[in-house]
Order: sequence, then C-alpha cells, then structure tokens
Amino acid sequence: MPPSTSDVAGSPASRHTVFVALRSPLGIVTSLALVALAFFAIFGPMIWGGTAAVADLTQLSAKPSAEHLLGTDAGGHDVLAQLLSATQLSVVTAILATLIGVSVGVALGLLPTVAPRWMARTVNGVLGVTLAFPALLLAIVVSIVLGVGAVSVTVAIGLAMAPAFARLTQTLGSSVAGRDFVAAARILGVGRFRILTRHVLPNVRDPLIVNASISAGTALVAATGLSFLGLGVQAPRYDWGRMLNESLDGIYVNAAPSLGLAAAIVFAGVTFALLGENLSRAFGLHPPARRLRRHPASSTDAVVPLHVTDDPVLRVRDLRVSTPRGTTWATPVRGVSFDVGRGEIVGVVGESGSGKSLTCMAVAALLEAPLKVAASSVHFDGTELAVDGRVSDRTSTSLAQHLGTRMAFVFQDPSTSLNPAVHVGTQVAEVGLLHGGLRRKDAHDRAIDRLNAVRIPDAARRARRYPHEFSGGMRQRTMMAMGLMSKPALLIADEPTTALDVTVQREVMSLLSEINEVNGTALLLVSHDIALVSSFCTRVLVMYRGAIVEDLSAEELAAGCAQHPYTRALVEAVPHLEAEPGTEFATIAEDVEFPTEPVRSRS
Ligand SMILES: Nc1ncnc2c1ncn2[C@@H]1O[C@H](COP(=O)(O)OP(=O)(O)OP(=O)(O)O)[C@@H](O)[C@H]1O
Repeated sequence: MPPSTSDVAGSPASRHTVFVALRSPLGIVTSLALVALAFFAIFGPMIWGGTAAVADLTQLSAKPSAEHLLGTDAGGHDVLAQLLSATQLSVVTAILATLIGVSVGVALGLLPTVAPRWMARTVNGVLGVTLAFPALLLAIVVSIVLGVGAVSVTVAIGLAMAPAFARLTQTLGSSVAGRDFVAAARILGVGRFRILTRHVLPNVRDPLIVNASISAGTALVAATGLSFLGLGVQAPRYDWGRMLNESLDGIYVNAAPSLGLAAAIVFAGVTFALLGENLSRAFGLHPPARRLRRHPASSTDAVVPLHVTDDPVLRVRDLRVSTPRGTTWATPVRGVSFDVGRGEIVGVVGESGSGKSLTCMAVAALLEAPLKVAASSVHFDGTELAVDGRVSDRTSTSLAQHLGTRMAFVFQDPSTSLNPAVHVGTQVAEVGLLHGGLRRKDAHDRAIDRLNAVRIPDAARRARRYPHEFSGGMRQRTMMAMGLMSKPALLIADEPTTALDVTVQREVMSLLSEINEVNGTALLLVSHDIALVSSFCTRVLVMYRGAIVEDLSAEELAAGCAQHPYTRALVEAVPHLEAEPGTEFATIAEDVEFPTEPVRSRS
C-alpha cells in the first residue's frame, strides 16, 4: 500500500525543518486541514453525538433543509450530525491500522538482519507471496477470517499493509547497512540488535514516517470500503462506510447524504496525503518546491580580479554559488573572480568549506539544481558559459561536447569517480566515442594508448579489468587518462592526491606536471598542502569563507611575502622538519576570525 520512495534514506530531519515546511502555503493549508480533522475526531461525538442519536420520526429520509443540512436517514436521524460524530471512529480505525501495519512491517523488514538464515529466508518468501496480492483483497480475506466488526477490520487492514512496509524497511535498511558508519560500528564490536536500533532505524525513519502518513489516508479509504461491504462496524454503531452503504438506497431521491459522506472521506484522505507531502519536503525526500526569497544580487566590488592574465584560458568574473537553506539562500561562493593563463599552473588553497570545490565544479558546469550558479562571466577557451548572469550546466550538447574535449576534471576520491560495473578501458574509450567522434575500435586503441601514457602497467590487459581491481593511484591515473583522450586546454584537479600515499602522490604530481609541459594544458589544482602548492604552481589563489582573499605568485608564498593575515596563518601552520623537538605545531584556532577583505599582491 505505501507508495514507493527513494531507496536511499535521507538524513534525519530536525524539528526546525518540519516547522519550515509547515510555514509554506501548502504547509498552512495542511495544518488547517489537520486541525479541523483532529477537532471533528476528538470532539465530534461529544458535540454532535446527542443530536445524531435523536430519531425524528416525522422526518424520515427527509431532503436537506435549514434544520437538517444534509437531510435525514431512513430512521429520521440527522445525517450531518452522524457524519461529524462518526469522524472519530473512521479516523481512529485508519490510524490504528497504520500503526499495526508500520510496527509489524518494520519488525518483519528488520527480522532477516538479526534472525537465523532459515528464518530470514522463510520471512522473505512469505513477504514475496503476500506482496503479489492486492492489499485490499488481502484485507478482505483477513477480515473474513477474523470475523466482522471494527476491530477485525482494523487488524485486517494493518496486516495487509505490513508486507509493503516490510519490503520498504528492507530496501532502505540494506542501503544504510552498506554505509561506512555501519561497517565502523561492526569493527567496534557493536551487536547486531544495537546496530539496527542505533544506526539503521534512525536513518530509515524519515521515509517510513512519510509513507505511514500517506498510507493512513489509504487505510481510511480501505476501512470505509470494508464497512461499506458490511464487514466493518455493525449496527447500532456507525462509521462513514456504513452510512455510505445506507445512503445509497435513497441516492436518486436524496443525493445529499452520499455527497456529504464522499466529501468527508476525500477531505480526510487528502489531509493525510498532504501531511505526507509536507513531511517529505521537510525531510528532503524530494526536491524543494518552496518559494525562496529573491536570489542575492551581484556584489559589484568582487568583479575586479586581484590578478589579470593577458591570455587567459579561463576567465571568471563574480562567480557566485548559492544553495537553498530554509526559505532563504546561503552563498558558499560569494563573488569569485580570477584568471588562469594558457599553460599556467594555478593552485587553490583554503580551509575546509571555503568553497574551493564548488568554485571548480561551477566553472566546469557540473553543479545542478537546487544549487544556483551565477556570474557576470565565465569564459573558457573561446566559449562564454554565463548567459544572462546564469552559468549553464551541461544540458546543452554542444557545451557538453566542448567541455568534454577541452576541459578535464580529476576528482578527489578515485574510488567513487569510476563506474564499478564497467571495464576501465571501456570507460576511458567512452570519452573518445562521445566527444572525439572516434569509432569503437579507434576509441579502444586510443584508450590503451592513454592508459600507457599515464603509466598503467600492461595497459592492454588491465583495460579489461574493473575499477576495484585497480589500486587508488591507478584509478586516479585512469581519471587522468580519460581527461587526456582529447587535448584539454585546462585540467582541474580537486585534491587529486588526498586519498593516496606519499609515493603515489609524487607519481601523480609528476604526471600532472608532464601533462602541463608536453600538452601545454593549464592546471587548476585544489590542495590543502601549502608546501606542495608553492613548489608546484606558478600562482596561488587563497580562499576564505567563499571568496578569494589573496592572489599571489608561488615565489611570494614560498618567501613568506603573503600579506593577508589568513594566508600568513596558513603558511605558519605548515610543520617544519627543522623545528626544535617538543615544539608545538602551529594551528589555526577554530574561533579566530580573519578579515574577509581581499589584499592585492605586491607584484
Ligand atoms: N551540493 C551542495 N549543496 C549544498 N551545500 C554544499 C554543497 N556542496 C558543498 N556545499 C557547502 O558549500 C561550502 C563549500 O564547500 P566546498 O566543497 O566547496 O568546500 P571546500 O573548500 O572544497 O572544502 P574541502 O577542502 O573540505 O573539500 C561548504 O559549507 C559545504 O557545506
């Protein structure tokens, strides 16, 4: 019964995000509908129960009037009063059935993880069979077995919902169980049950809650349907289903009772669905549709770069990256301007979170919604990527083709950059097929040539291997081989050596240097390693809090001529081998605030 959701659990939402979602127009409508439904469910029998019980024998099956807005039933009872006081039974049945469905479903879904293998297999088999039946049919069969009445209908609907929740829990749980933090807990010796309750359940909680609230609406309709068929509430008690059944006899004479009941059922069902929709937005399970405040305007003072290059391969002016945060925008990259000359090697340094990766991804047109990338200009190798202040993503084929051949990107983590299910050689050759217009055989030959060029030993044989059969350094070099399938004018390397050991680091850096010298490819190198950047690059951009605060030559940096206090603190924090034994390493304290005003270098 629950609708499917993404099999990747979102991160647990905070109470704040739920309130933010409920403050949107849709959230306000949902809150009002929920309050109304809760009011009728709690106070309905108290306020209208007495009136509903009065039988006016002078007005049997009467049409709507000022006294009886929806008319009366065959026994002379006021239909509107009955409808309002029956809200409680209908809503409570739906909620209890959902609770049963979720509890039994979650327990069954998690059981295979802790139970012996034979039991897990049996549970999975039974779940598979029950899922093959429509849930409503299953509920009818179970309620016939349990006997007629409100309680048996509630249990029947709950049990019929359970298999779908069990499968959902299994799917979500297995995606979480494969994550590193669960492996870490296992290594620490945490027991299976504790892993389930402490690590798995909290991470699958949000999608389960969303599905439960949507399913409550379905349960309400199912309970009404079973009562309509005579399996649910029995006389003298009544719920919406039983009332609907009785109202149908006189529908051609007086349609008002049936229409009123249908409206009540639709209202309650839609309210539960809206609640699910709002929770889903609050938990970030689908893209936000909230109305955001105006996108922040351009800051003209950031347009002028700190250093201008005569023949830039990349010219960036006032680049801003914004991300939705609540109902407003956060701007992790705030007006960045810089040039990279042809054949130049430019380093980007800065604290974690200063916006280095976002800047690189933005100029490579790799960022997508909900992130917004704006700039007055991003000019790369003869092509302007900023149109009307917006930097395009790679949706245009000609742009994707241009960037695919002229700009290469080497990511930080070589293990996640390659498709684990496709041979390495095929992945490298694909670039030639897609962007180089090569035939399959030529693309394959060129891929092997490029793998040789990045010094993958026995490249022809290894091209038929999967990425997991490669070492970290080989995977990183494979990424470079992909970039070298054409002759890129710029190679962006985002911390290309962070995940590698020092020997492999040196190999990768010398390969980058060779690519620069042989092909004249400009390099934009993001790194935390000031020593590496000042020895390898010609110029260094220092980023702090989403802006470039200093742009200086590598010699100036190495000679200790940096002027910005943040750059100086970064340089001072580099450990020196000649330091006195026992001397404490200099670090940048977390609470230190540096000026965000940029400084101009002396050259
Ligand atoms: N996809 C995203 N959506 C929303 N915010 C993001 C996204 N990616 C990064 N951020 C935020 O933008 C800021 C800058 O991130 P970025 O990855 O550019 O930092 P960085 O300088 O490269 O850090 P590190 O050196 O740790 O890789 C951070 O606060 C980060 O939380």
